[in-house]
Amino acid sequence: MTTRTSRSRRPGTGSDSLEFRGRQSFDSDPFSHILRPPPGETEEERARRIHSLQEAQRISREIDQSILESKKLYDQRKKAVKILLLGQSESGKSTTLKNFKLAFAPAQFRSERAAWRTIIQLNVIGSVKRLLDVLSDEFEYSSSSPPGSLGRTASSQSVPRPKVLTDEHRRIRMRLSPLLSVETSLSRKLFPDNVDRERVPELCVRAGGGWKTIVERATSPPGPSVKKGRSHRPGTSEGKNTDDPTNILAACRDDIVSLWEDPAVQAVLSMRNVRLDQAPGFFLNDAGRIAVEDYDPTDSDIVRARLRTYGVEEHHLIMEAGQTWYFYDVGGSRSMRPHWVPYFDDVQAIIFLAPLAFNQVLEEDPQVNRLQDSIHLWQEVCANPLLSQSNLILFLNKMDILAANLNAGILVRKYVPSYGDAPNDVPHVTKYFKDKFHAYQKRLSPKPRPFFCHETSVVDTNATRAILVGVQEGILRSHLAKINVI
Ligand SMILES: Nc1nc2c(ncn2[C@@H]2O[C@H](COP(=O)(O)OP(=O)(O)OP(=O)(O)O)[C@@H](O)[C@H]2O)c(=O)[nH]1
Ligand SMILES: [Mg+2]
Repeated sequence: MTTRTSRSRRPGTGSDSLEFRGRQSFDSDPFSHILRPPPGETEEERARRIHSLQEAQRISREIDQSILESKKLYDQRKKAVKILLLGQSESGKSTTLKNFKLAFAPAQFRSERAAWRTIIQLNVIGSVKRLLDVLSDEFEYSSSSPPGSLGRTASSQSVPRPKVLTDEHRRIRMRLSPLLSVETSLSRKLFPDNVDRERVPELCVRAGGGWKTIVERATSPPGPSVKKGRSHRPGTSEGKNTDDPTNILAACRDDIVSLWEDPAVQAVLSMRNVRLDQAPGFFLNDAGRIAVEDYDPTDSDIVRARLRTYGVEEHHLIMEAGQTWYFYDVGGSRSMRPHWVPYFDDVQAIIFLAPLAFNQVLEEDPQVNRLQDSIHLWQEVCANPLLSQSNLILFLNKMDILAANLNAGILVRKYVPSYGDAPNDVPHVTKYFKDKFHAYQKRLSPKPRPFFCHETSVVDTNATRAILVGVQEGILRSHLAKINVI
């Protein structure tokens, strides 16, 4: 500093201030000082200095480039279509997203096939586990009855019933037990770190695409360094990762099929009022096709696979037309809902999934009717000022299950007394609840907006594709209108 000051003063020239201003143009450039070679610099020092300068320039260019790219990405995202999928847990949000992928980004959908294969296998094992739990309860119950006596139902201790399970069922149960250990080991790797496995009985994974890599790593054969010099013997677990359920599942295939198809087992399920076929991720009717070594999932299998969403997942789909659409798929259980709010900003459309599950209760709170919970959630979404600019698209989902329930004679008025004596069929029941949703939207929206509603069964990929094409066009048109392109 001293040197610079003394050098900057030229004796005999005009005022200091003028001279200072003149020097400022040179000295105020911080680089000129840094770049100036130090006095007495050797050749070697000079080379080192120039090299580090070049390195600094390279890093600086890289930083500029990355800022530019982040800005581009930000602008791209700002202009892109953003869709939020909302609804209670198991309402069909992730399934709808898979349908979007299948319809508009099929290559991306199919690139995830290997990871979904493992999830489907885990879904099969999950159903077997639930089935074995029911059978264990039944064994325990019947063994507590006096020998040769009739058993009693779990729900009503006073109603006797015959013992239906035999020693062969016990043997099958033993033979199926290896399935449970492979499931425990694999799902432990997939579960988010902060989730208590005991409290979340269903398979769930870390948010983001990371789980697919974990699945692939956990189930792919050991690398050449591990298996060096050894060849894989087909039909053995050699050459397979021990976390890959394929071999064990294939070995258990016949037992799974015969257990599921056994009339005695079906009788126990029906006596205990257990509807495994209505549970998410149900594949036992397809176990014979899935529990084989060369199982390759169909598109429909992938769409039906169940994987609970934990947190909020961002997915971006490169649509066939080349635009990027962002989807936010949220976990729908009550504890997840506070995490939704940060994603409410700047979304073009909300697809709200509401199954007309009038006769079901929430898993996380069995005191609460599912349909009632959906209606409350809808009211909150309609009234939320942060969402007042977004289009709301209602999917009355799981229409296939509604039809099955009504066909089975389950009366809506038993669960929803206000339904009264109106006909207990799909058109009347649907219209009744659709009108309710419409009325709440009209009443609660901060400003008027159109009511879009579709009746869906999003496990039916063909029917869903036709609906999504219309939805996609509508969203795009409204988005383009908003950014003044049309
Ligand atoms: N039968 C039938 N099953 C459906 C339908 N829609 C979804 N499912 C099944 O219901 C289960 C739950 O669907 P998901 O899409 O995972 O539900 P979600 O809303 O993402 O649930 P969370 O991630 O827990 O919030 C899956 O096993 C689906 O296959 C439908 O329309 N009909
Ligand atoms: Mg989900």
